[in-house]
Amino acid sequence: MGCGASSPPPKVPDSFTQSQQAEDQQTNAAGPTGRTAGLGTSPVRQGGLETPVVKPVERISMLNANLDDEKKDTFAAVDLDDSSKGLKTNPDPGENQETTGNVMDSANDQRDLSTNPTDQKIQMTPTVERENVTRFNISDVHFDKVIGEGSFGTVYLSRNKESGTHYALKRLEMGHVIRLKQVDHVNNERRIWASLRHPFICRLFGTSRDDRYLYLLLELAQGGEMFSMLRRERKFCDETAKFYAAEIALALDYLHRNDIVYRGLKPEDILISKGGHVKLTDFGYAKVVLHRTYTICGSPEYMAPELLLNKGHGKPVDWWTFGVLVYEMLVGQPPFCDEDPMLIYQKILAGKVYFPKFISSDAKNLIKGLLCADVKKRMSSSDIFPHPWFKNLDWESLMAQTIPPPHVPRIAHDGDVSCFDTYPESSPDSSISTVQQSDVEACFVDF
Ligand SMILES: Nc1ncnc2c1ncn2[C@@H]1O[C@H](COP(=O)(O)OP(=O)(O)OP(=O)(O)O)[C@@H](O)[C@H]1O
Repeated sequence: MGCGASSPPPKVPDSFTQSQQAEDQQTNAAGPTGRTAGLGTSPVRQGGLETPVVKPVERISMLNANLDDEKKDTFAAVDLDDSSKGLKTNPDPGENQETTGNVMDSANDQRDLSTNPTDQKIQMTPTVERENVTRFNISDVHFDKVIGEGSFGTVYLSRNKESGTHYALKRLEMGHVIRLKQVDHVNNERRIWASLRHPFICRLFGTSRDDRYLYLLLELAQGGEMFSMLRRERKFCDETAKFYAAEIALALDYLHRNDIVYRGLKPEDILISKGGHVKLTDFGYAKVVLHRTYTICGSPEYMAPELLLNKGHGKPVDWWTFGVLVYEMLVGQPPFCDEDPMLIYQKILAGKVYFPKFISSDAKNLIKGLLCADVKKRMSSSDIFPHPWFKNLDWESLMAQTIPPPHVPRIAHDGDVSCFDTYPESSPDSSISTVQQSDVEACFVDF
């Protein structure tokens, strides 16, 4: 039987449904723009089990609305049953160049990061990691305005009071992190992100904390979220989708070569740089995985079948989400979507994808190879880079960022964040309790 064969969908495990309902009641905070944090179906990572909190969202209905009846009629259902291929092996990467930068000076040194990821190996030893990211003094940073909100953090445009250099500052409330049992994940995020050096991944420059919050000082991606761009344009043309897909594929390949699974790919966390290139952010779900891991995480529309079935997952899960993303960029909505997340899961497990006629046969072949339920047959970077959809693409030039991006955002000045949604001014929240110093030391010693 080929992958994604059209047998009846397996039942989504009961335990999954129950924990989902329980957690649904815990986090139901919509952001100030009316959009729920994250995908609107943001996962809550709790107690070592990362389970999606499912909320009917603007995003899902918005995407459904994108697909008018005429387009629906031009769709053709396809069982994902071909694209068979052998299981790839990840070639051994070469040496990594660890750099230790001054946290407050390095926001604009993107060229330093442009080394070829396929030749890099990240050192994951704690000693090296500690040197990768500097502790900064939060009083040196001026908070400007909110540019993003997620399930766990608020992201501010900020600047170094002395040099004026702009950053994105992600702020996490320690009490919230402890209450939601996210301590390990937050430490994981800091540890993994600290080591990453790639042109298509936002750089983490430094960390800090005060008596209430943890802070991550990030490279500012001024072009905003790909989600906003996709919402504006409804869908991308083949060339635009190919450009972004290729940059994302390079970033994922880099992570995988360093045994990191990203696990959180979605348009909200794909940012666009001032120059128009991809910048991945949010490593809250990233994990060093040598073989398989079992925690459930991700956004419903982007969940791979092996995640839903709790079979254990690894790097292939990122290539599934990549397939969902390529489809969403080309079609304007994810391949498996519904108002009811349980129906999304059923559709994922049923494995039927509707391809509109305007999707080229090469793109269709790639998506089918990625949305392959059998992880052993699912395409990965060794199939993706030489795939016919990318046949005219010069990967080296792409890596060197010498190919003109399809959209270069209009950025008037260094602190211009007009590409982001507007959030109301937040007043200090007096209900936020300070955390015992002993707890801080026990939990967040690395910040
Ligand atoms: N480096 C950055 N530059 C500019 N904006 C950013 C940056 N990082 C994050 N943002 C904005 O902040 C939003 C929330 O950030 P992030 O996804 O890291 O928070 P989170 O709480 O971990 O979210 P999630 O609900 O996905 O777990 C992003 O969707 C984006 O709009």
